[in-house]
Amino acid sequence: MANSPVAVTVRSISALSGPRKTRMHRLIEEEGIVLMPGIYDALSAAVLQSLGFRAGFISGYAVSASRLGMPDIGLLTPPEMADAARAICAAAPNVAFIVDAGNLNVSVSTNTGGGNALNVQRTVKDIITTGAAGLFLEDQVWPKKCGHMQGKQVIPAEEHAAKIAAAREAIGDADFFLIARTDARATAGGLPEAIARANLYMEAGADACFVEAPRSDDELREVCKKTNGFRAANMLEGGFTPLHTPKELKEMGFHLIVHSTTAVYASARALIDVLKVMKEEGTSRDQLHKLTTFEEFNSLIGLKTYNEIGARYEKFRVPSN
Ligand SMILES: C[C@@](O)(CC(=O)O)C(=O)O
Ligand SMILES: [Mg+2]
Repeated sequence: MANSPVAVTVRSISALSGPRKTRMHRLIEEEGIVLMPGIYDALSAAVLQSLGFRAGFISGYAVSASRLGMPDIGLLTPPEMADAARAICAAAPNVAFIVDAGNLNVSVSTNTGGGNALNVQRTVKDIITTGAAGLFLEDQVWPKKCGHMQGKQVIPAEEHAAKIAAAREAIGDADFFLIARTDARATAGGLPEAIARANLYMEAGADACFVEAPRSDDELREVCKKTNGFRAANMLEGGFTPLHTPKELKEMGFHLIVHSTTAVYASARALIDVLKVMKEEGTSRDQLHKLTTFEEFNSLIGLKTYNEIGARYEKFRVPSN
């Protein structure tokens, strides 16, 4: 890679932009490993913030499910994801969110027609305006799939490296963190190919790499041993990768943890259980212990603050006759 066209482009971009220390770099420095539950709308973001999480992940899987009621197979569109990210960042301004731009049609191979480096740059600039702290870009052929589903394919490594370089250029000096994801573990090249790609994408200007769906603890350790820079892991319940605590993942050598499905699965479970009983009994009377209270919910979404601000201006209102 040292003298490849991608490397030359990346070096000229890095020379323009100086040393980087974003919000996410500082969080990694302070916390050692950053836990990012996957959320999907303003309410789930408000819950995250109320519990004191400092970072979160806007999951394509979960947004596709909550917004469209559709599976994570490339059906969510770029404006839908950007719109979700904007509402989420506004609802939880204390949380640093990483947006899953895997769903933003940016990894379209030129072989299959469609997106190029300019599309990547447009996506990056658009996501920066949502208030997010960073994004994931992945190397799947479009239409992409959830990383824990069968039948994935990846675009050529150099093509994706060039897109990472284009993303890096679009970020410039913005406080924005770029995570390069590879889905190559699922292809014929297996883990060695995924590790080589992660390192290539790091050289192309990513701040962190994410090898999607390692299949064992040995593979998780191998990723940490052989990739450079910051590393992300995805703890998807029911997926290929064994589940671990932050302490265990930190010991292996990871810096960022995404829990893409926990919140959306918890919500679905709660809704199924409560509404099933309601269907049978026609009332919520005996299930109140499973719900938030009226006060708790109103407080979660900031009613008191809105009322206080409203009251300050109430005196200026001209009564209607
Ligand atoms: C992380 C993920 O992309 C799911 C996956 O592909 O594993 C998401 O959308 O949450
Ligand atoms: Mg995704």
